[in-house]
Parts: sequence; C-alpha cells; structure tokens
Amino acid sequence: MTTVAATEPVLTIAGLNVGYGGVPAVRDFDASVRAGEILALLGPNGAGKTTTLLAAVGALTFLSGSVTVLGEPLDRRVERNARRGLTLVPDNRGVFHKLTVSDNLRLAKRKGGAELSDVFEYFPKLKTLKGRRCGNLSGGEQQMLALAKALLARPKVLLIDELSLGLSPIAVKDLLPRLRTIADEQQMAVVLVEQHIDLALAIADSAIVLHHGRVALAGPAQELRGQREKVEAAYFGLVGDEAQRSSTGLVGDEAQRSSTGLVGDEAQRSSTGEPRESGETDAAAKVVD
Ligand SMILES: Nc1ncnc2c1ncn2[C@@H]1O[C@H](COP(=O)(O)OP(=O)(O)OP(=O)(O)O)[C@@H](O)[C@H]1O
Repeated sequence: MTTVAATEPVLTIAGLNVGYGGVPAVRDFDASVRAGEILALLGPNGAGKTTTLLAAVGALTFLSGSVTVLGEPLDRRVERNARRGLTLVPDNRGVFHKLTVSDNLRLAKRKGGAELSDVFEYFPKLKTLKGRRCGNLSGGEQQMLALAKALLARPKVLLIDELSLGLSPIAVKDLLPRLRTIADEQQMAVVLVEQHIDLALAIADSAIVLHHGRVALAGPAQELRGQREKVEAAYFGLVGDEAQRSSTGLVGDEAQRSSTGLVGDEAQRSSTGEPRESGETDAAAKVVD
C-alpha cells in the first residue's frame, strides 16, 4: 500500500466539478484531510454533500477536477479505491436488517482488516447485541454497527454521510466524540457530513460549508466554533463581504483560506437574494443543536 508522509494529506480534492447528466451539482470544490483529521462537511439539503462524498469514493464521474488518495489518483473502480483504504458509510447505514449484528460484522470482515474484538472495544454495546437482528436495533445502535462494519476494513479515509440521521441529540452526543477517539487512535482521516453544526465543529479539525453546490465557507474548526453567526450565514447563503471578515482581520479570499488550504469562492458572493430551495426551511430547524 502507498504510504504518505504524516504531514501530507491522505485525501486531496482539487477543483472538483461533479453532477448528474452533465449538470454540475458541486462546483470548484477543494479540500484536503490528513491522517487523524476530521473534516466536517456542512450544508442544507441539496447543497451537494452526498454528491461530494460519492465523487470522492469514485462512484461518480467528474466533469473536471481531481481526487488524490494516499498520493495516487482515484481509481475509476470503487472497489479498488476501497482496497486502498477509502470507505464510505452511506446515509442509509448499509446494514442488513434481517441479519444479526454478528452476521453483519462477519460479512464486513476483510483479510488483513481489524478483528471483531477490536471494534467491540469502541462499541462494547454491540457485543451484548451480537445475536440481535439489525431491524430490531435502535437507530443509534444501527449507526454504531455501520461504523463498526466500516472499521473492520481498517480504512485510511472514512467518508460518513449523516451519521446522526434520525438519531436523538443524546445519541449524537454519544456517537460523535467516539468518532473523534477512533480517528485519533487509528490515525484515520474522516470526512463527516453532518447537520448538527455545533457537535460537528466540536470534534472536527476543519469544516466546509456548502451552499448550492459551492463552498460558502471553509476554515479550521477551532476558528469557526466561535463564529456561529458566520457559519449560519454561509449555511443559508447569506454571506456578504462583512461576513468574510475572520478573526484574523482578513477579508474575502484570504479569510476563506484555512490552514488546510481550503478556499471558498461562493463565500465571495454578496447576498444576492438568490431564492432558497424549498427544503431549506426544514434544514434550518435541524441546525439548532
Ligand atoms: N441521481 C441524481 N440525479 C440528478 N440529480 C441529483 C441526483 N442526486 C442528487 N441530485 C441533485 O444534486 C444536488 C445535490 O444533491 P446531494 O444529495 O448531493 O445534496 P446533499 O447536500 O447531500 O443533500 P441532503 O442533505 O438532502 O442529503 C441536488 O440538487 C439534488 O437534487
């Protein structure tokens, strides 16, 4: 397997334009993640988060741009990228409801991957539920299982689509810090699509806010944690010049440039009065933790 220096990103996405039927759903997307780092990908319904993840695992053909994994270009075949250490946890959790927890885990086991005992250390509750059919697990337990299944492959880069979908705030508060621990201990890079902005920023190293397929805001999570209004403005596409002003006093492009090298050009737009998509009102309710 290719190795990269600890300081090098294990996943780099550059100038990505990707969509459906030749129509871009995500434009000019740049991001990079190093081993052990978590990048939170935020944004309202339809912003392009899932599309970005699908492109990053090789499931969608790009219109332009590049994805580099562990120093090499993404392969056209999803399974090859998976063998190189790229794993996606989809928002439908990818568990087999009619099978038991044990059977789900056994099916996910890979030669050279982690042992069941390893993943039970992170999710001890699953051990007590080994004989339970997944359809009878709670949402939180199913998400633990989805994560455990992914970890069995010992991923270098884990892409997670809405881990907290359908979970209670308490379950989310339990699960996200565990993900932080796993990323630290396994030195695993994570791209986390999440609607709980505060909880995501609390565990992330960097964050990108997508709006209408464009990067509206990007930066180190530590900086964005104290800038809730600015994050929300980007989330709702209300970013004007003043909202660009970061704590460093930089404006525009420079304010968007994070230590991870992320740049958002949509953030340069002033409030254009662009109509919101119909789903965004619901999303607004979801961002309040
Ligand atoms: N298979 C598809 N064919 C055509 N358009 C699609 C397809 N999948 C997604 N889209 C469109 O691409 C855009 C981005 O969708 P995407 O699912 O990436 O957004 P998202 O940010 O993940 O949204 P959500 O939070 O609701 O899951 C949306 O306008 C959506 O309608």
